[in-house]
Amino acid sequence: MANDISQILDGKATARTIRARLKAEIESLQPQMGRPPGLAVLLVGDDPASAIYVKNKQKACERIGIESFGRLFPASTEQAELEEVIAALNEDERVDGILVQLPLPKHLDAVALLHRIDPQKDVDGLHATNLGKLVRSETGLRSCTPEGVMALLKEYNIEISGKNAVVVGRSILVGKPMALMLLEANATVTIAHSRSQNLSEITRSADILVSAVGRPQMITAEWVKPGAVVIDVGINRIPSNEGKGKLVGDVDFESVKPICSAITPVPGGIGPMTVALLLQNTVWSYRQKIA
Ligand SMILES: Nc1nc(=O)c2c([nH]1)NC[C@@H]1CN(c3ccc(C(=O)N[C@@H](CCC(=O)O)C(=O)O)cc3)C=[N+]21
Repeated sequence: MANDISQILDGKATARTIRARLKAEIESLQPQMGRPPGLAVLLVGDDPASAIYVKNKQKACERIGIESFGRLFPASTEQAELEEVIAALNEDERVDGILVQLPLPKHLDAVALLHRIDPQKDVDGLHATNLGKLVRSETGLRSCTPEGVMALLKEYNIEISGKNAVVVGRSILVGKPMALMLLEANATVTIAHSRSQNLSEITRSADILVSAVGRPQMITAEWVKPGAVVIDVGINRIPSNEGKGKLVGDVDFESVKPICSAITPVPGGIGPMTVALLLQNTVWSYRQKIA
């Protein structure tokens, strides 16, 4: 079943297309809005994955004309201080989107904090109001990573309706909303996770396999149905002999690529799509303010 024609789903290029469309949209809306869109990112502590994300995000904002209100807090910051900061950002008319980088230091109550964000500014789609809208298939702000996956599948005209989709991972940020979006697109959806029995048997039943577990190169060729579409959401930094560390996904790309019909690389796959959809959510929130 090995082939040389598996398609690389180019998230970097697709993200570029999305950013170009958003840039033009911002230019056309700005005269009536009288200000650019604004995005506030709160980073607490020094988690390296989050730091990469914040850096990429700020660059991406600048390039398309979104004003960035990034704020860095020491790991010891108290819940009450962060809640006050969020309250102020909710009132700030220059700010259309608020994102609290996860994970947060353990002494903080992440859910309580996320629920302080005005749902209209919740560009991560993590407020219960937005999660509830997703469950109902209503319009609302939705989690950027699964939205990025759906946008990439659409870009490459990959059929979802009627297919068996398996999502590995059940987080509130990726796995659960991913499963709901695939279901909305009429896939038959299975959510697998660390407690699933016969995990590789389940993943092998997938026409569309989405992995969001954060285990480097866990998914090898034996776990994948020949001809499947493989979406790798994992962003794992592993040691490399060049010193800096190497970014790999949850999927063993070299072994899986020859047997699947399409696959996302890491880097250059879902990572850049996540950032692009964050910008899109911010612009969507901005546009909602036009009376
Ligand atoms: N509230 C919240 N929402 C998030 O969406 C969120 C978060 N917290 N915390 C941290 C994780 C991590 N994450 C990444 C997104 C893009 C890249 C990305 O752009 N990666 C590039 C490579 C970057 C590099 O070269 O190092 C790529 O895959 O091509 C990485 C990591 C979002 N996260």
